[in-house]
Amino acid sequence: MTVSAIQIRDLSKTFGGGRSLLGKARHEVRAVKSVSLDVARGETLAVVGESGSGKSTLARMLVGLEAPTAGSLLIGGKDAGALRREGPRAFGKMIQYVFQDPVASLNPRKTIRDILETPLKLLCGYEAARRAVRMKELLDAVQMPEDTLARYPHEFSGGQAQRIAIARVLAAEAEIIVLDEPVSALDVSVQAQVLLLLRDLKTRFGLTYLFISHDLAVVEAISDRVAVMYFGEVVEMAPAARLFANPGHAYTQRLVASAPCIRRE
Ligand SMILES: Nc1ncnc2c1ncn2[C@@H]1O[C@H](COP(=O)(O)OP(=O)(O)OP(=O)(O)O)[C@@H](O)[C@H]1O
Repeated sequence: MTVSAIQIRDLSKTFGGGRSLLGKARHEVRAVKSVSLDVARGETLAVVGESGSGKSTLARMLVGLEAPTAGSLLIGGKDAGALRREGPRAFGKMIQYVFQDPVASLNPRKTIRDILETPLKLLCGYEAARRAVRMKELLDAVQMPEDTLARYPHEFSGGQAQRIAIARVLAAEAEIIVLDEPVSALDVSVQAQVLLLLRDLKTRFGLTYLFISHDLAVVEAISDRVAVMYFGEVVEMAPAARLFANPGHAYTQRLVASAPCIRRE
């Protein structure tokens, strides 16, 4: 049996609850409620839903930025918590995360050379000559020139910075990439270029994407399957073409109807 890239079972996250130091009841938010889903190797699964539906919390649990309240999470068939306890190297080589705001995700005090070199050194253990070759290959893969290396993040546009952030993620040589609204901070024309790049990289390097977005046009352009989140629950999951042509859940129907740019077959 093939092992899924990601296997999520009954995963939940509740924020708040309990009592404050002064004994006042704290407001409880059930951000993710018993979500179960699999992402196959080489697949792009998009998670869509309106603001507050729990998409980012789900993504953040996958990469260890939030601890689940309940449920299990396997990455490449291994328990995510156990993988993290093996250390940042074991975890970082399995799964990587692309943030929404590319410029903010790159350390402003470091050159792009420093930014790309860190994972090549710490996660891959490459020596200097190999790192130099890899950095050129990575910039080439994201279609950025070599002189990028000597420059700082603020010198780039949002689209260029997102390409650099993607190069940094590729440097880890992880097969699974969680992308949290990776194009929503970019202009529409730049969005299309970055989506094309992501599709090309996925095919070239055999990557698996879990792609978070609130934008159905973006999701239609990139995903194989779509999971729809509504108030912390996955209410529908289907191949992208089928979901857009024939949405089943009432919430999905509203979502698709309110996105005029979706091609309906
Ligand atoms: N650290 C936190 N503490 C308390 N509540 C939180 C925290 N993070 C998220 N939430 C709440 O959990 C719910 C889900 O938020 P989440 O950011 O996962 O949704 P989302 O679908 O990604 O929305 P958006 O696209 O606006 O980020 C929201 O009600 C949010 O206010």
